Amino acid sequence: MPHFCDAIACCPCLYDDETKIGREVHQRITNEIKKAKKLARREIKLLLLGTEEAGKSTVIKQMRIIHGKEFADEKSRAKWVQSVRENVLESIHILLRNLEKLDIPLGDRGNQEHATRVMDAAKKHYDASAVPEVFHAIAALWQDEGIRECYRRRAEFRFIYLSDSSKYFLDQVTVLADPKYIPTQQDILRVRKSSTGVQEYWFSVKGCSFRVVDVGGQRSERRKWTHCFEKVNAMIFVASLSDFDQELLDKTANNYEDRTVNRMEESLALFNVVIQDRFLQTASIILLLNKTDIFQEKLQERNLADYFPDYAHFQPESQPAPGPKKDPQTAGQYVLSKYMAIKDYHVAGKSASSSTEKDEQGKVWRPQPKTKNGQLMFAHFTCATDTKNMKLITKAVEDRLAEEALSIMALRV
Ligand SMILES: Nc1nc2c(ncn2[C@@H]2O[C@H](COP(=O)(O)OP(=O)(O)OP(=O)(O)O)[C@@H](O)[C@H]2O)c(=O)[nH]1
Ligand SMILES: [Mg+2]
Repeated sequence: MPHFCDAIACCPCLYDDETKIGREVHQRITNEIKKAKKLARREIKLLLLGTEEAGKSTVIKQMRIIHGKEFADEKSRAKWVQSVRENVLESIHILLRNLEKLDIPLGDRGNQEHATRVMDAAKKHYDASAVPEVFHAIAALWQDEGIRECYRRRAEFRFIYLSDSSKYFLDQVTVLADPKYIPTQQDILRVRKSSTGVQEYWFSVKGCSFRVVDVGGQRSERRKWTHCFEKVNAMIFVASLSDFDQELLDKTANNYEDRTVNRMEESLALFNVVIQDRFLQTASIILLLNKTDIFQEKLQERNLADYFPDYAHFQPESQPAPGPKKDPQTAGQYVLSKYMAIKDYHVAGKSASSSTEKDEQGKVWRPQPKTKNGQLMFAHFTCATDTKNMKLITKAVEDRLAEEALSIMALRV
């Protein structure tokens, strides 16, 4: 093979140093490319999917809090003031609209003026200068016996639902009206803001860089999802346990036909679709059965079997006899079994049953992982607004995925 200098037909000694430098540069670039490739392999792409309001963005907010970069300083939290106040205004507006629908009179007729003030404000864009006056009206209305009655009967609302955080914010309405108000981390976790488009966040754990992708769960948003399915290492499917008694509010429907879909059925149907997607066939699946707090509350007032009749005959494998129907653990196991049945259906030769185990706190259930082309599935019961609970879950999820990624890398090296 001709020497580099021979090739350009000149004296080798003249170019010896340059050859050396050239080789070094070449080596350095090669090493950097290798390093970049290694890093790219180390990146773990986590995709969060689920129906609207399931809690996807809240899970990501928790990851951002847990990794210590977000919402720690007042300046970053101050950016959420408007969103918090808009949530409060929207909540009282929804209560006033349902007050009318359910034909409940205001407890104090004098509050009619406040109701008109609030209805007017809700029709306009957010106006910071109007906050003191509007929030004074909201505070008066939230104490009104008619509004309280309407809130108690919120299970009767149809299509115009209160956000799960309504009471949390309305209970502190005077604090939120204060011009010096700065949201706390918990306030930010409670904010309801529908996601649109695709948002990405990064953080690193155990030398692995995590790319977390958040999408909007509304039907109109789902057509944007397929662009994010490539090279996903793990799909986190967030399902709201508390959806069982609600019907789908489909703002995109031109007719009212779609509007009677039960929201839990919608989530199960969506899970059934995404689990079969060819791009997600090798991704680990993490199912988060979320909103355990609201689920527990609702089960005291509503009967799950009224919405899912087969619950009346449900008996978890771990229980010798059917458990009390209001018991959140039995009801949670039932919902989990619905998702597991879908997963098992797509795993050749598996029956629709799945064994589960509790963690040391008795709060998290981990079904035995099922494999299909190396695909794993884990499930956790979560309360996404509870940082302590989410710390445990995210650590378990991230450690497992980081270990998986590192062992794959070790095989490749
Ligand atoms: N009480 C309670 N509220 C929750 C929980 N998880 C989420 N929320 C609240 O539910 C609302 C909706 O949560 P998001 O995280 O915005 O839901 P999402 O899945 O991102 O919704 P889209 O962006 O529309 O797809 C927010 O007000 C959250 O604070 C939970 O476990 N318990
Ligand atoms: Mg969201």
